[in-house]
Amino acid sequence: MIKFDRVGKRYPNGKDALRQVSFELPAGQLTFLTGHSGAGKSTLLKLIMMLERPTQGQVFVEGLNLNGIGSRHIPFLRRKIGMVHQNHQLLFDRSVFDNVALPLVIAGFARADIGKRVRAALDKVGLLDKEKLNPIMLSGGEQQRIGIARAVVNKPPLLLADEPTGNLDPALSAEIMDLFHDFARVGVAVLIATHDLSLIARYRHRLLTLREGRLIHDGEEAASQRDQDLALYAGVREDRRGP
Ligand SMILES: Nc1ncnc2c1ncn2[C@@H]1O[C@H](COP(=O)(O)OP(=O)(O)OP(=O)(O)O)[C@@H](O)[C@H]1O
Repeated sequence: MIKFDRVGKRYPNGKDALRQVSFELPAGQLTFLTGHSGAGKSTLLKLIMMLERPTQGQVFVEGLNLNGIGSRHIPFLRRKIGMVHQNHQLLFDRSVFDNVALPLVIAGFARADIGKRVRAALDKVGLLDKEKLNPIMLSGGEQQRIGIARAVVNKPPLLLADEPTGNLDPALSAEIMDLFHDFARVGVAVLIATHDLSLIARYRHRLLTLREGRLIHDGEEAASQRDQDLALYAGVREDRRGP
């Protein structure tokens, strides 16, 4: 569960990246987060991960008020959160197995336990037979699945993804979305930040839309409102593309 209660983030240079943002993500729900470049999506994810702190309001993760968490306890919070990055952030001098094992090694799990959990995660994403390979030998879609296995190996209740289908074709994007659906089905709260309008349109999930730091839309329904918001957002993208 994630809850934002009137959250604002002003960076030291005076930039208000988020203003009065409130929403709640329950367990078992898959939600898209979108908005133009600079709208505040990364800032929102950083507040959940405690890579930044809010300058107003409160963020709750699994019932914990993050304002009350000191830096010493941040690693414990991060164990509750799996993070999938667009560029995978894999270690190319290590095997697939070692990449997925990394969060467990850092958390101090016993070796036998690590083997069991890593293989379960690799099985989930269909890469069990590739554990000994170097990620460089795998396709872009497979590398993204390594990133997902690493994000979920610790069985976190929350899964955040930043442009997880950014470099993938529609068929591979659909495979990645199937995995996210599987996690949501077993109770994980999944938040996917994306610019990919076709992805958002294809899956009618709840959609949070940011514009200049404000949450201007929150819903899964209201197709007309949603389509207006998407058109608006697409318009902003066109504008930004320039001459
Ligand atoms: N560390 C920082 N210091 C100052 N301003 C920042 C900082 N990080 C982000 N910003 C500004 O805050 C605003 C929101 O940035 P953010 O990266 O959250 O947007 P975004 O929606 O993730 O954009 P993109 O889709 O391009 O990644 C932008 O105007 C950005 O320039």
